[in-house]
Amino acid sequence: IELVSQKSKLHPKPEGLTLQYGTAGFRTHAKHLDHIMFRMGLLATLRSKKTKSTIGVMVTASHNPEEDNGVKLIDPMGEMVTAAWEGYATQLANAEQDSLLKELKDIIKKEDIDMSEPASVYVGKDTRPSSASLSQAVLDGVSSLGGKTHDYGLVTTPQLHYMVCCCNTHGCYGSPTVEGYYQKLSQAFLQLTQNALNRTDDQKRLLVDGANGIGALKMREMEPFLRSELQVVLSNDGSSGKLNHMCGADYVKVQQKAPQGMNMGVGERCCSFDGDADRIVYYYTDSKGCFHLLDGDKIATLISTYLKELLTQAGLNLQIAVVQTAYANGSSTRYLEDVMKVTVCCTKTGVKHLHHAAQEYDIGVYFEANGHGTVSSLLNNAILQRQSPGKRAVKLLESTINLINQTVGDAISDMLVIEAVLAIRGMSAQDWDAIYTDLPNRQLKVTVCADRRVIDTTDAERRAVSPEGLQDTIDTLVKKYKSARSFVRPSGTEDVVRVYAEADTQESADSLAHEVSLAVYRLAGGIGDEPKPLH
Ligand SMILES: CC(=O)N[C@H]1[C@@H](OP(=O)(O)O)O[C@H](CO)[C@@H](O)[C@@H]1O
Ligand SMILES: [Mg+2]
Repeated sequence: IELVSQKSKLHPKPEGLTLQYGTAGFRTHAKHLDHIMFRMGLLATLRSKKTKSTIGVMVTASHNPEEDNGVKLIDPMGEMVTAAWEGYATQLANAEQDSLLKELKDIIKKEDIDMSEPASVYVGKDTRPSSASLSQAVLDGVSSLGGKTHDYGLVTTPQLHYMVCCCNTHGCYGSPTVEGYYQKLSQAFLQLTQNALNRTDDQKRLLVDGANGIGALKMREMEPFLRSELQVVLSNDGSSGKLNHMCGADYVKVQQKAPQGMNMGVGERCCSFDGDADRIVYYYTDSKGCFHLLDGDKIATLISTYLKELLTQAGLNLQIAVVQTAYANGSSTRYLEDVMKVTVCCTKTGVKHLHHAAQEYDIGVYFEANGHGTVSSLLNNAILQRQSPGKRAVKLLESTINLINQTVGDAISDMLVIEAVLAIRGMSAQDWDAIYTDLPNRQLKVTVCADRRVIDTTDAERRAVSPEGLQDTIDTLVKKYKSARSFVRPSGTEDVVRVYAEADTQESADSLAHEVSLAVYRLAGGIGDEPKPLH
């Protein structure tokens, strides 16, 4: 503890700065983060002592601009850190320099941590220029409390989650090396694609937008392991462009257009990673030059339909569910419930909520509409071995489960699962897109002058309970349109209120979104000019 007091002076907190551990950790301009990193090194060490396990610390700001950075903590099974410790993270991050030790001791006492326990922390970072010195600050924090570190250097966020899980399950999940990750995933992928006969080189070709980030680097490393069964054409590989600038999964989803720097042929399958490669979206352009997005909802539909079929063929009576948020396109929900007869459940925004809900089912497929998600499953080799192990469906299930990174959404793993499913089913991007047709939709933002949390919601954020009259107004507006739905909620990562609307035509969705924005502006105290119609 005495060493902490000395070392922390090398990572001073700027006075007056307060930050919150948000939906996905701390995130802001990199210049404000040195003390946060040191302190998260301290907290991870405490968490490690408390859980008697290895903890992960990932330095990244995902899809944010290159100047930003951030940090996420990873719990023993590779999941995001538990809510109570998010609170400690905020407490420690905002302690003034002279009360840091006091806050630290407070956490030790509250959690009854035995400081003589050893500690082990895995650290990783993305490709941002600021990540090198910031991850050094994390390592400093850990060593000043006597913890052991393993610095993985440049890795994707989901790779670090995987390492932590491998370490704490003593190799049951795989070996905790980047090489081990490539081997496990590529082996499963090659086994699966053996079931897809007569694939042409065209079918094996996939255009990948690496967002000029870590995903591009890791895709290059992994390529040889895939033995040309997947032929990746990589763009935005970081050699010239700026991270996330005019590219990446978030850009493509929000702008509903292709990233810059990608040479897309008609009908060719394309995908974009985000800045730390935990999100993915697919897309293609048709012969008329129209852009078609295959987002998280389409991914969840493809994967859950495939898994459901395999379970039936394997004779396994397991419950499968899809977990979505309010942002899921209404068509996807209807298709899953009415046509596929799959249980669908809706949670609040933020992957940790989806992850927990998914764990309630034997197999839970969860994706946010923006492409962040994965599958959690109770299926293991023991269960599968009891089902005539030679059966094709059982083998496919086994390889599929091995291909999925169950700890967290993983662009590379999701991509390989999708590629394998499309290959096995002989489907093109167009076939996949045709499973159901998205309802036209629009997302808008409104800035309000007071705390944006004047908007309080219920029913997995689908209904507003305050300010008074807002929900009634939304209900009245929605009734004016066909197949319409709309909701509002305060963002957990930006200082805005988000508005979502969908309806039978793009004009209606745009007009409904605009009318609801106006209602928010008027009833929740918007600042600046009134929202203008989109057309
Ligand atoms: C509508 C939307 O895409 N919201 C995103 C965004 O959260 P907000 O709370 O909406 O700002 O960032 C989260 C973290 O990356 C992600 O989990 C979530 O899906
Ligand atoms: Mg991300």
